[in-house]
Amino acid sequence: MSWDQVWIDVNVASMDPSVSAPYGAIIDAALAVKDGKIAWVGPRGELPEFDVMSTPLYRGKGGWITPGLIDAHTHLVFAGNRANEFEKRLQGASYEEIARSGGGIISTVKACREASEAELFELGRKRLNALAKEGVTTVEIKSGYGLDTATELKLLRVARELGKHHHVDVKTTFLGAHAIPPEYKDDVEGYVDLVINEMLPAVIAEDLADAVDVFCENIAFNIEQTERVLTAAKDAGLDIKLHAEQLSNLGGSTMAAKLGAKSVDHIEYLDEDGVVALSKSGTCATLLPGAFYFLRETQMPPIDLLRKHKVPMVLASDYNPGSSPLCSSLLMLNMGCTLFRLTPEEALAGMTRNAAKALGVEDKVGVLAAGMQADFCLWDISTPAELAYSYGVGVCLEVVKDGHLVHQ
Ligand SMILES: O=C(O)CC[C@@H]1NC(=O)NC1=O
Ligand SMILES: [Fe+3]
Repeated sequence: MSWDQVWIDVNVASMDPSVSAPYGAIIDAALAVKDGKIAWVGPRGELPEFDVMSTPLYRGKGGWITPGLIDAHTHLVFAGNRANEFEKRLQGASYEEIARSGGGIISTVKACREASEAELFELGRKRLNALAKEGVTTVEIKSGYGLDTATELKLLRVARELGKHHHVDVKTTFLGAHAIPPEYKDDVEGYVDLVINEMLPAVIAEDLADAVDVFCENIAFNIEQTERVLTAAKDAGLDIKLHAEQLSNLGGSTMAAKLGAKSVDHIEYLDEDGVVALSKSGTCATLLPGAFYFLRETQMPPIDLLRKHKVPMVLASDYNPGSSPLCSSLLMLNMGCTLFRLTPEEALAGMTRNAAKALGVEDKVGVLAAGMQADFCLWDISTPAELAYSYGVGVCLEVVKDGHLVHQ
């Protein structure tokens, strides 16, 4: 066989459900790469003959290889910070009170409207590099801090540009319906019209978004307004997803599932009817423990119901300046288990195989199998559970993106 590289002295957590072992594990494995794709993966004893003289051989020192991590929900392009609100909340103000008094998202919007694309790119670059150093090879980046056409386009252009300058695949999401801007505080319907009739066409004209998202909540957009935006996005051929049931149950998840949403996100207040709707539509349930932790929420998402109805569970950082200023995908693995009681295998599936499904790229990444993109990490761990168990000691030894070593 003629391959570009071969890895041995490794164990592989393929996350491939067709491999009948926890984590799709292959002990004492071998993995071969050709033209940026996985050419072969399996037990080392079954590795086909290959030209050892011309093929670079990498030894993994007995570590574990997993698919590259996928952070399927971030707001990592933004300016300013909200440390002052953090102080207010520690003095008793609630997230909703701060939002209603013009703080929250709106204060970040002001900073983003004033920032240049270059400033936003530099801010995003540092955050994307932090995730990449932890083994993230695919990330989703939302807009939503512009709330006017020019700034929403600016944020999405920066997100697209970040993908061109990093060894990370970036999927972008238009979240113009993130909050009501001050200039439309008395005309929410008028703002929804602006999102649908001006922003969305402009985003599409520049091919700046792969999906559209809405914040469906009492402090943001109601179910009718949300459905208008998601329907317009779907009619325009874009994927849809939804910030849903974060602080209450408006029925957003059920509505989004019926529209064929890729994922519904947060979902602490999701009920069984909503879970059943997700199960029927194949919509993923994206859990955001960083926001739950940082906002000190108490309402747990319905993990047992999601398991019962076999809804794919996703874990993501929701990295943003207000509810989850925690720029770490690995930390989310730990929080998914510690706070939401996921098993370590469910957590890793939530940041690989299921995260790929939430972004509509499950045919390319999230599982290590022949034909999939060669996006993988080598970890200094003795069992995959360590990735969720322990946090903070750099265990990511190598990152391979499209078959190229990008982080040593
Ligand atoms: O506070 C922010 O800046 C964003 C919060 C974030 N956005 C959303 O729809 N829900 C959240 O937790
Ligand atoms: Fe979010």
